[in-house]
Amino acid sequence: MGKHDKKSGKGRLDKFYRLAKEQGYRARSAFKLVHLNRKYDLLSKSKCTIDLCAAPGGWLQVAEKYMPKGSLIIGVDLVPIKPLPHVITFAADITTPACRNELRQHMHDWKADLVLHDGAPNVGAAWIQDAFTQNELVLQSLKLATEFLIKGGNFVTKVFRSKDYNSLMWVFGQLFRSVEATKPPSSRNVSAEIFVVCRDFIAPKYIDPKFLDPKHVFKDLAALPESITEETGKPGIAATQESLVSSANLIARLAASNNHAHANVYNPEKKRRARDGYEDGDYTLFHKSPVSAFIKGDGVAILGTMNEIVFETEEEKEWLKSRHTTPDVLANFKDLKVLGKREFKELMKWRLAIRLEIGLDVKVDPNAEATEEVEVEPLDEEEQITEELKKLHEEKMAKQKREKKRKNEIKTRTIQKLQLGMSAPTDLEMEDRALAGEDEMFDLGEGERELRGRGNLHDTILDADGLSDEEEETSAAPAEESDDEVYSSDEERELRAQELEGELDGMYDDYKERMAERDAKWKVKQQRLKDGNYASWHGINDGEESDDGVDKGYRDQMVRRFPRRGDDEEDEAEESEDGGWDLVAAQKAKIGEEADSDDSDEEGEAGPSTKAAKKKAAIKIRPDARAPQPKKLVTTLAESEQRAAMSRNAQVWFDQSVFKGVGDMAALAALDGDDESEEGDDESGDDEEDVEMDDEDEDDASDVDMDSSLESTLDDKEGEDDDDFEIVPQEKDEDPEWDVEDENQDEVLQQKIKTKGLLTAEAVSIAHRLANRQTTADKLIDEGFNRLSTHNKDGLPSWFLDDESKYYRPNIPITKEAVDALKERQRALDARPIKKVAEAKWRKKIKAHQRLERAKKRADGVMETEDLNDGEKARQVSKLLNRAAAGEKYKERKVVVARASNKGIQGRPKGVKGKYKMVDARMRKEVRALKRVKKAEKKKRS
Ligand SMILES: C[S@@+](CC[C@H](N)C(=O)[O-])C[C@H]1O[C@@H](n2cnc3c(N)ncnc32)[C@H](O)[C@@H]1O
Repeated sequence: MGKHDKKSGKGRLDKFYRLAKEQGYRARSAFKLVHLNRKYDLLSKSKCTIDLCAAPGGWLQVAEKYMPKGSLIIGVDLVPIKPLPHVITFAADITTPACRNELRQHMHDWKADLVLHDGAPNVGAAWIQDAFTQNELVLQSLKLATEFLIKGGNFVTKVFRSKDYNSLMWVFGQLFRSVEATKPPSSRNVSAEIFVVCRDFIAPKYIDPKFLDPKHVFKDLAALPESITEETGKPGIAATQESLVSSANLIARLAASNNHAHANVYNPEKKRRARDGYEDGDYTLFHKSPVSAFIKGDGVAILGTMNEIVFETEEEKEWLKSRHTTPDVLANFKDLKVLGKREFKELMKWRLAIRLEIGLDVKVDPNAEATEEVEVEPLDEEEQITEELKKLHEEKMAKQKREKKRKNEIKTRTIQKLQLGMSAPTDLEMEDRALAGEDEMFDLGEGERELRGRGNLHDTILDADGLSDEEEETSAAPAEESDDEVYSSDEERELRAQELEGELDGMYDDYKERMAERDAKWKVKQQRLKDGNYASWHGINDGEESDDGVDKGYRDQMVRRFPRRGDDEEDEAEESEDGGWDLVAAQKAKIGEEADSDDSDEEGEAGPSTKAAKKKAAIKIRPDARAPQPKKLVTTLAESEQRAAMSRNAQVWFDQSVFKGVGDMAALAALDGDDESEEGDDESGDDEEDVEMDDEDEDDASDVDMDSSLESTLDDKEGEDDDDFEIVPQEKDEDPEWDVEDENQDEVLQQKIKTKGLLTAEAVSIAHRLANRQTTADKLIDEGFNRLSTHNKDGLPSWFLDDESKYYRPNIPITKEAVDALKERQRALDARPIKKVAEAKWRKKIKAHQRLERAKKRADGVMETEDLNDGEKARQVSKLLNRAAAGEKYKERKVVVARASNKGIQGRPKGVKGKYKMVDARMRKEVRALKRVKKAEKKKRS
């Protein structure tokens, strides 16, 4: 046996072995008494205990521990017992009168409350344990017990279950009122020992010696085969050989209990001994079997019943030379009782190998056997088809199962991620792949296969809520990829990539749809987000005019920047949801202040640090070219035609919003690379100078319009350049991000800027900088050029672009002056009366004028009257004019609530003079409700 450790193999180092060591007991058997005492409470009541066969003294230790202090404890054994405190020990054979005498000496006239007997005859190293000797020992101990026990005392003895067990029990029953056989937990299951606890000794005055005579108690001992009784007396080789001869008979008898043996071999852990005692004629506990019996006979029965298998004969010794006879096999044969299932199997394998060697068994080719045995009838066509279909169906089912399993795994991860708020489809996709252990994340084929395998993410996310428990139960089928494909060529990979992109786009569209369904404001928010990114740069918010004639976009912008008390709370909430734009603006205003102070410093000192600061501020001015189609300030040329002349990169470059309106110049620059020659007599030949000149022209304008200045500059150039090159028409770019679809839109916006001025702090800041010559149009153009602005968006997925527009926002610095200017404008707007009030005032004026006209006419009539003298005429005219100037007095209409005495009456209510109106409480509520509804509808429309 491979792990052949004598101690652990036999299970000696078990729990009780360790416990005994820990607690200082001399033998693990001490726990047997501990358990018996726990069950029957034997020791606490005993003042005098005799332990027969007590070495090495474990039980004595327990007795000393649990018995009352000062109790008399005597231990006797064949072998001397090391001294123990409070315990008397001596060495003697308990079957001898000498032992009895010595006991008497130690007992004086005392009687024992308890007699213990844990004796086991140990006859030499041959391990032959004779049951008869054991039972004889038991009877001997009983004899001593009857001699020394007090009436009512207890006797505990160990017996081995055998044929004589019942006889013993009968004898015990005659002497004790209570006799119980028990096996304490510390007694190993493999041991045939059992403990009999005899309580309440009757203490008869006379006991027939036959009761305690083994010859009488175990009557049929005489019938025992002679050889067995002789065997005990003749240990050694001769005895062993006789034993081997008789083992054939024994095996035959044991074979009767073959099932039990089989259970012993193949379920050694579960084996339970049938404690039916010794087999007839077999009174030994240790059995040997020749190996030939094991090989030629019932191997299992031998393994289950024997203790050892030996190689004795010449033939058997030959088998020792076999290559199958390993040291492990030999070690296992030495002690079969300690073997486990694995070792038994090994031995059975060895048996088979030897049987093959000696020709007892013939190796049979299993395939040949199968072909011989199985008659294969050819399938007809229909059956073949059915078979094929069945196979296909099974394959399909297996594949579905695999897919479902993978889906479920992903679903679980998705749910976790959703719970963690990691709901962005990109995140999920990437991490799912990583979790799935896909090393080659960018292997398109792999990704495609994975997608196919698990269905798309959209489905997965839906499944996260929709799968039933039943569906979740999946088989543990291996996740093989049956449809592994290798994409050989780059083209194929490209195609796959496109397909994947398409799928992702589709998923993203679904995601957007779901978001829109879930949140009605989502679309609006998205749109506002997009617009917001550009409004600030372009200086205008597209919107209808409100009642008071103010552009709504502008008003929104101002409300966002400078919120007033009473502004709609909802709006504020929305703004904060959108990322706290006003906060950003406030921050920017702060930065603007700092930048401004830098600027002012710069004017004074123009030191290197301030220059750096200026540069830094200037660098920040960059349009977000990555976001969706910006609204341009000016578009004057047929850009599609110009684009034809440009390379793709040039188109991308000049499609930046900052170039709008400078298309021809840009085109020239791109094509000719020499605009200086076009400048003709211009001394400086510097663009910057040109722009500055233009800026000067614009200085007087109330609103500084950078683009219009550029436009005028470029319009001039256009005139010059038109003849120099021909623009080749090109197909319209299909990408709306980069295409100007509605040229009029720009003109409309331009018009708006002209009438209403620049409406964002960013645009005003840029305008201020241009006006103050802190920057030039060219510089702005340069600053607008960056990695992102020229990045080719062709083929980029919409979810990516959306993400970019969401998180990448242009950071255009604003100045304090710009913010102040806008604030001032806002204040002026706030101070302006609203339209209705102005109209009412106007109506009032007109009415007053009309009254005056009427009064004048009447005054003329008065003057023409001849009957009146001059004084009277003057008085009447003055009266008319005064009345006209005073106007009609507003006659207040009294509101009478129709309740109490006024309820249900017809005609004028009592005590009411002048104009009146009957109302009731309901009416007031209804009128107010109507007003509310109207207001809400109006708001919705806006
Ligand atoms: C299992 S041991 C007893 C262990 C003991 N109960 C303890 O806890 O340490 C059995 C003992 O019986 C003893 N024995 C066997 N035959 C005996 C006899 N005829 N007289 C005295 N002792 C005997 C053996 O020497 C052996 O020490």
